Amino acid sequence: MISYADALHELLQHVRRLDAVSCPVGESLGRVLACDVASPMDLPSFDHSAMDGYALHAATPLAAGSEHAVHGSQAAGDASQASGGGAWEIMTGARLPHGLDAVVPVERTELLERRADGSPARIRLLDTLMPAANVRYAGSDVAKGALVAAAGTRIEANHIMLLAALGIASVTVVRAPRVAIVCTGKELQPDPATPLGDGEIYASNGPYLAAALGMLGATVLSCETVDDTGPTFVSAVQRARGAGADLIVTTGAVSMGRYDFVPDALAELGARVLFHKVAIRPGKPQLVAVLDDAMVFALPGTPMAVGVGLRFFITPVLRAMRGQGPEPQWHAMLDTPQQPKPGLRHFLRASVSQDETGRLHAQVLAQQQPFRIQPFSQAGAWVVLSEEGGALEAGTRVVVTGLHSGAPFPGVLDSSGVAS
Ligand SMILES: Nc1nc2c(c(=O)[nH]1)N[C@H]1C(S)=C(S)[C@@H](COP(=O)(O)OP(=O)(O)OC[C@H]3O[C@@H](n4cnc5c(N)ncnc54)[C@H](O)[C@@H]3O)O[C@H]1N2
Ligand code: MOO
Repeated sequence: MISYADALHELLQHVRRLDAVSCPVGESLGRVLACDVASPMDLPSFDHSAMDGYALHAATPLAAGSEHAVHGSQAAGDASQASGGGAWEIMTGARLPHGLDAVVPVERTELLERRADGSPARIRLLDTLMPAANVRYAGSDVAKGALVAAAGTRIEANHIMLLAALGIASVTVVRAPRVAIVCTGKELQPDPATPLGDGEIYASNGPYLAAALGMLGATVLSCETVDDTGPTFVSAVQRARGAGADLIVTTGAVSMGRYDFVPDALAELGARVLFHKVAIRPGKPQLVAVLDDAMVFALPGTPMAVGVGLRFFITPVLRAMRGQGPEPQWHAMLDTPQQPKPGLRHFLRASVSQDETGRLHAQVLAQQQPFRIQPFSQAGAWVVLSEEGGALEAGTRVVVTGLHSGAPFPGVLDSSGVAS
């Protein structure tokens, strides 16, 4: 049976990068850049004052107590003008008049004289004014031509602030991956308003996958529920292909049972199986195949096998399709001893906390059977245990990851800017 690492490697070999499309910056939140963005201009675009005060020429320090005539006034938004020397009243953000190169805050001056209209006419410095004090130089934040954001960056609100400041109207992003979901099982009732018949259950994998894939930036083309027969499954997969799905995610009918027709149905469709059964828990019976230019993730129907398939197989593939590298790894001290079975990689629902020294701690939730949905709803993270197995004492360093992506605790961004 293939290991998780080899399965992931195999998957990533078959990933096709998505096309690039233009996107207005105002609509780019959550999209992934397809190309590097270089700055079209200097930011700030002109030398300006960091304080409300007076601009002066200070090639060398100007002494405390020195007096200066005030020749004019410059507000933010005023065009550049010649200073003619002396002091100019200046506001924060205002362009420095030509010939002036230092600013004294108004509260570090004494107003000696006013004009009839109330404007300042003469000031005295309370402190020495150093050259370049309180001036923000053109290009000191971003130089024209500099890299602003690299391809593969997921655009967050902070990026939008910079893109807007640079007057960038649109960016080239990766088009959204298109995903179709097909859930198998005649026991499934997809309509929560319909009372359950004998032997039926409400379908939960489809709504979960649609929500999680949407959160990951995919366009969910369809979410169908089909019965336990090969032909209905085959036509659902064909519909998904026809709709242009890049990924087809199916759930159920992939294990050993008499109604587990998915492997045969995919073979009939001409799909090339990359692997069937992975040395993991939960989710072992998973099958992944390539069908023309689409990938088919045939996840086991058990809800936690679906959670693992989405988080540890589909999520890395979606990242690679958008040109994003692997997620950074996070580690935590295990608080709850574990005894994982050797030879399998374990993915466990957990919560993560931080102690007073800032170290992360992971608590594996007590109920890990893969049919249980409630612990998943209470989890904040996954703990990943290696194939070594054996007794893992409290205090063992383990890999933790966010429930959906990114860092293993809410609100923190990983290095690719993906919010956990
Ligand atoms: N003899 C063996 N039996 C099983 C093995 C095995 O190795 N030998 N593996 C077990 C493991 S592990 C898993 S995981 C499951 C996977 O089975 P299938 O992929 O064939 O999935 P189903 O039988 O269709 O469903 C499993 C389980 O999940 C429920 N389910 C299915 N779809 C949904 C849905 N959309 N929403 C909510 N719940 C769903 C379904 O009713 C079943 O209870 O096989 C084991 N058996
Ligand atoms: O692969 Mo499973 O262990 O029942 O989810």
